[in-house]
Amino acid sequence: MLLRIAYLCSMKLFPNTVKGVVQAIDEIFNHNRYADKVIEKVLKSNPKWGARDRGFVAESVYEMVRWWRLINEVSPSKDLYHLFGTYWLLQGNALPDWKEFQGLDPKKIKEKYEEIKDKRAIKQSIPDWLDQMGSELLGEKWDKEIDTLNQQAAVVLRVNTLKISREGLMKRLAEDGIETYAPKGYKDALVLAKRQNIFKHPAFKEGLFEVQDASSQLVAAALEVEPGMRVIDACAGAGGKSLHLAALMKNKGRIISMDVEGWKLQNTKLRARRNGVSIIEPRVIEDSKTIKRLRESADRVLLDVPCSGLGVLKRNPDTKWKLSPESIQKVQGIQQEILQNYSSMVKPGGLMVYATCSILPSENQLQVEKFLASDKGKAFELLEDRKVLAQESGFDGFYIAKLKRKES
Ligand SMILES: C[S@@+](CC[C@H](N)C(=O)[O-])C[C@H]1O[C@@H](n2cnc3c(N)ncnc32)[C@H](O)[C@@H]1O
Repeated sequence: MLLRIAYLCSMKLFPNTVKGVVQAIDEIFNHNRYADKVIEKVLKSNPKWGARDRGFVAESVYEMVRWWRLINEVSPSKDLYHLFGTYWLLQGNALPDWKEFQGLDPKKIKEKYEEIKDKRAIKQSIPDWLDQMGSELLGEKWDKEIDTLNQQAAVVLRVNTLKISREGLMKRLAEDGIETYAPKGYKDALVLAKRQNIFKHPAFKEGLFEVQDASSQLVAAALEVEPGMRVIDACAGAGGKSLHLAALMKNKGRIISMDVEGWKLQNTKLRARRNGVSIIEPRVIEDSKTIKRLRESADRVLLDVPCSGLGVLKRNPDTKWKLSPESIQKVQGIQQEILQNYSSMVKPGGLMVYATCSILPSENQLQVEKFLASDKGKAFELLEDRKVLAQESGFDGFYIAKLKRKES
C-alpha cells in the first residue's frame, strides 16, 4: 500500500457511493466549496446510505483532498473517475471492471509513483511554496512534521467534567462497545480506539463530552483559571475553549466569549446549554469600543487567534489548497493587531494566553517576541511557551504562550 488509509482497503466499490465521492470532489475543486460542508450535503441528500457507506464517502473524499496533488501527478488524466481510480489503486486495491475506469493501468500508475517519490512536495501532496516555507522555518524537523500532518487524525473527546468523570465516560462508552484510552498528560481527554461518528451517541446529546483534539485541550489548561474568576475568551468562535474554561472553573465566575462573527457565537450558546454551562456571556466585537470598555477588567484573557491552520492539516486537509503566502502574511497582521489591542483587557497581575493551531514560528514565538518588544508589550513578561509539533505530540500542532501582565 502506498498511501496509508487502512480500513478502506478491503472494501468493495459500489457505483452510487463512488458517484457520491466524485460529485463531492467536483464541488470542492471545481466550485471552490469547503470539504466538510460538501460532505455534509452529499450525506444529507442520500439518507438511505448505511453507516458503512457514509463512512466510505466521507473518508474517501477527505483522503482524496489530502492527496490531491499526488493523485493528479500520477493519474493518466484529470477525469474525476480516473482520479478516484488512481487514488484507489495507490492504496494497493484492485479496481472493478467499470467503463469509467477504462484507461487506468495499475502498472503504469505504480511506475509513475516510483518516479515522483523522491520529490517531497509531490509525494507529500503539498504546494511547492508550502514545502519551501516549511523547510525554511522548521529546518530538519519539516520532513517528519509534514509526513505526520498527512496522517489521519485520531478522534479525541474532551470529557465534560461538570457532568461526568473521565473514568465514568470511559465506562459508559464501553457499555456500547466503544473502546477509548486516556492519553498521558491530558487530564480530560479520551481517544477513540477506532474512528467513528461519535456525535450520534446519546452521551453527546447529554453534553457529557465535546470532540476536541488533545493539543487544543492544553490551551484552556494553560490559563490556570479558578472558580469565581473573570475571564475573557477574545476569539471564542464556536466556543470550544470557552466550554473547557467553564468546566475548569466549575461553572462559577464569568466568561465573556467574544468574536467578530456573531453567528459563531450563536453556536457557543447552543453548546453551552448542552454542556450545562451558565457562566458564558457571548459578546460580538462591533468595533474598538467593545474592547476599550473592558480595559483591565479580566483576571485571564485568552487570545486563540485566527491562524493558517497548518497544525491541524490532519483534520482539515483542504487548508493546504486554500492557503497562500499572501493569506498567511495577512493573518499574521491580524494576530499582531489582536495582541496589541486586546492585551489591554488584562488586569495588572493577570494572565494572558496567546495560542495558534499553527506550527510556523512566524505566527508563534516571533509574534510574541514582536509584541514583547513593542510599547504595549513592555507591560508583559513571558512566563513560558510550548511549541507543540504533531510529530512529537501525536496530536495536532499548536503553539501556546503564557504571558503575565506586570503589577503596575
Ligand atoms: C482559532 S479560531 C477560534 C476557535 C475557538 N476559540 C474554539 O476553541 O473553538 C479564531 C477565531 O477568531 C475570530 N476572529 C478573527 N478576527 C478576529 C478579531 N479581529 N477579533 C476577534 N476575533 C477574531 C474568528 O472569527 C475565529 O472564530
